[in-house]
Amino acid sequence: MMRVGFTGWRGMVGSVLMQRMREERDFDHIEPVFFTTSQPGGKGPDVGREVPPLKDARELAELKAMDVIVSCQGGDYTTEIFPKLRAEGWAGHWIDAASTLRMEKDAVIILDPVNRNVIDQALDAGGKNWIGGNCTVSLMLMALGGLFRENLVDWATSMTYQAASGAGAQNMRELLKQMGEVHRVASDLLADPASAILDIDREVAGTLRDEKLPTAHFGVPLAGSLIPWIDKDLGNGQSKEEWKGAAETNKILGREASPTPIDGLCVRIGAMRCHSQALTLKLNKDVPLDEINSIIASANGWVKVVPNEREASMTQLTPAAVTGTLSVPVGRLRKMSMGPEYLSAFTVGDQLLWGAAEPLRRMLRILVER
Ligand SMILES: NC(=O)C1=CN([C@@H]2O[C@H](COP(=O)(O)OP(=O)(O)OC[C@H]3O[C@@H](n4cnc5c(N)ncnc54)[C@H](OP(=O)(O)O)[C@@H]3O)[C@@H](O)[C@H]2O)C=CC1
Ligand SMILES: N[C@@H](CC(=O)OP(=O)(O)O)C(=O)O
Repeated sequence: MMRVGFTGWRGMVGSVLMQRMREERDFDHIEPVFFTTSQPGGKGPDVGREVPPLKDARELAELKAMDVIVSCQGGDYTTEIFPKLRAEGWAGHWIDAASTLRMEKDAVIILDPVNRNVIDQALDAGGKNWIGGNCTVSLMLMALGGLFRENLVDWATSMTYQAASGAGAQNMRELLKQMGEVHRVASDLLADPASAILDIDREVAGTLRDEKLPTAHFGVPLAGSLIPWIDKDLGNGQSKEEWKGAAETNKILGREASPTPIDGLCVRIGAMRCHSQALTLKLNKDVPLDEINSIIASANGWVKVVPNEREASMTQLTPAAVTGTLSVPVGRLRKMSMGPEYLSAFTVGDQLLWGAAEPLRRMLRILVER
């Protein structure tokens, strides 16, 4: 059995990974060893059998004994540990949730329902570095991969509605604290059916602008508002999250030599863990809508085409409907008024599942079954 080391397993992405691995009985097929940066000697997670005490995630000798290391520890850890391990000649497989190594030449961005061919080619060529993609990109490709597979996309633009979880666990907590505060200041007025809505609104607006509102993690209010910038400022008007759209999509698809233009605008909204995105796709020909629906629906086992109707969209195409599931609904599919090649689409996905943990879990399974 492969010895598989896990670091970052108790974080947000790591916990979702553990949960999915338990559900799929992945631990039956490996010998798991759990590492920590903070509690060596402590107790590992419940995986349905005895596991050794936690090992020190900075102890290279222990790490080097692993056939595979799965890291959900974060980019700083990868930057610190990965080069040392390779420099010492460790030739095991490195599976990582952090973005650090994604664009490296010898790394594959893993999303096997979309790019199993790219993964297999790299495996045949002796590839060892397997990196999970950006959540927004992975979710877009899980939804619309069929159109890319059929080479129908001239260009695409994506306007995102990204959940708090993408910024981390503390940010999810802060969003809820802000929501609580907003409700608290309005609660007396809300309880009185005769109160004026503009009085309620004034209280809420005052609280959102009050420096006492908890904003240590987001920097600004998110509850009752939104944040039209995610990740670093690249200095050219584009955020790093927006840059990843084209860079990572084309790398995932193995099309870096003739990339498809993809760009958009990434926005944080007050959802908990589901990212949504509205896309405009310019197709390279006029494909009938029913054909488009079946190309999209047949691309993988998780994408689900939602009829472009009010009731279906309101009930099936929302973070509330999708959260905690592997389903990737895509709807609002219609030809736009600009012409028959212009397609609109809206998709939602859980950014901790397909957006983070699930591609890592499946890559480990690919290695185990090879
Ligand atoms: N958040 C997201 O949506 C996504 C994140 N990623 C990447 O995954 C990596 C991990 O992200 P994420 O899971 O959000 O990170 P977390 O901050 O939730 O967890 C990372 C590590 O922090 C340590 N830690 C310290 N305090 C706590 C605590 N109170 N509860 C749990 N863990 C704690 C743990 O390590 P230890 O046990 O060693 O102390 C833990 O494994 C990052 O590189 C990120 O870029 C990728 C895709 C999406
Ligand atoms: N940046 C994403 C989350 C994330 O972790 O992305 P990446 O893995 O590309 O750093 C978001 O904020 O929603």
